[in-house]
Amino acid sequence: MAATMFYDRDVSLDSIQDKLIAIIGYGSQAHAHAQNLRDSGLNVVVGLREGSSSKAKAEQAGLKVVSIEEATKTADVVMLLIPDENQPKTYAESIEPHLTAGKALAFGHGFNVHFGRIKPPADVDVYLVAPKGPGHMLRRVYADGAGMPGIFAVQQDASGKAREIALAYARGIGCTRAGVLETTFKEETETDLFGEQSVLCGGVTHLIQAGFETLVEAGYQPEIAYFETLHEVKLIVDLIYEKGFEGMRHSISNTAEFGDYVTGPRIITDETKATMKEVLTDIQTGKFAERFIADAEGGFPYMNEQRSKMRDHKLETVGKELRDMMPFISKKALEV
Ligand SMILES: NC(=O)C1=CN([C@@H]2O[C@H](COP(=O)(O)OP(=O)(O)OC[C@H]3O[C@@H](n4cnc5c(N)ncnc54)[C@H](OP(=O)(O)O)[C@@H]3O)[C@@H](O)[C@H]2O)C=CC1
Ligand SMILES: CC[C@](O)(C(C)=O)C(=O)O
Ligand SMILES: [Mg+2]
Ligand SMILES: [Mg+2]
Repeated sequence: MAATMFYDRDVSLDSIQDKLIAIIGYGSQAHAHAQNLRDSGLNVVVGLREGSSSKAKAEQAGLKVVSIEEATKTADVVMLLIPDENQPKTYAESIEPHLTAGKALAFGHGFNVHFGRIKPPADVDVYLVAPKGPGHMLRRVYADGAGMPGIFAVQQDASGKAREIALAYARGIGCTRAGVLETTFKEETETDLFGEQSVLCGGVTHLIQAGFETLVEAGYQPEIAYFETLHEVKLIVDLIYEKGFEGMRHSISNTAEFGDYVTGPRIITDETKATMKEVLTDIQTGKFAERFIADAEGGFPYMNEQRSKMRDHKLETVGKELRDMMPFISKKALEV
């Protein structure tokens, strides 16, 4: 049976129309949630820590900024949108003491609830609304009059209205313009981690990097390698996004399509898929979460090493030069 998809026509904003929504944080997701909700006619306050570097940006966008404690005390819905690794401490110190019965605690990702790192009291609603895309794009598509698909889940329904509130929230940030599906915290957490590691972020970047390095190491010009293995990815993916594999394959040459069928399975092999299954197991058992939290607690030694290695990679240095020569790209990037 096909899943039930919720669109604008199926969802009313009534259940949160007169409520105050606190957005905790003002980063990638939070700035988009705060501005989209506000532009959907809802009451929003932004909760930030003392001395937050995000305060000026939120105020410039016309949003009211208060402390996280104050935001939790005054709001009916508290959406926690700071980095996953920092959430448990902020929750324990600044949110939990003020999270009185009848309020709703919301998340953009189920990580901390699913892995038992945040245990909300039984008398509050707990839900998640996870847009299926980066926060900066969530704001961009909303401002363009479009929407980004999202998924929602209710973990605790203390008020008897948690589902209605979660769906209204999803509408407020523009997700019901594109379609919203119901899920569980477990399914959202595991599929999101799997998707970002294997395909969207880890898979795509390492595929591009390997292709770029192969060409450059064979003596081809880095600029040509960049256009071929990175810049053109967006143009091909745009076609897949709009028309599926068949639509994309209609636009490319027969030569390319034949090479796609012949070479694709040599690159993404049965072994790759077997590894994907291992990756999924590590996510399901909590092994990945443990590794992530351990690195975070040690000040991210592994993550920082990877970041600095990539910063000086030819792919990044040549890419910056080329993008700077394409103002239509850099202009859009500045808005982000
Ligand atoms: N990035 C994305 O597009 C997506 C993220 N999500 C989920 O959304 C949530 C937020 O992620 P994301 O938007 O990437 O987060 P960001 O890294 O962009 O969050 C940065 C914000 O969090 C604040 N912050 C950081 N640490 C703390 C802290 N210890 N105490 C208080 N405030 C803090 C920062 O404030 P300051 O200026 O004070 O440092 C800043 O406002 C996560 O659960 C993530 O999994 C879900 C879907 C997509
Ligand atoms: C793909 C990465 C993501 O899951 C997202 C933008 O959806 C994230 O955690 O940032
Ligand atoms: Mg994610
Ligand atoms: Mg995601």
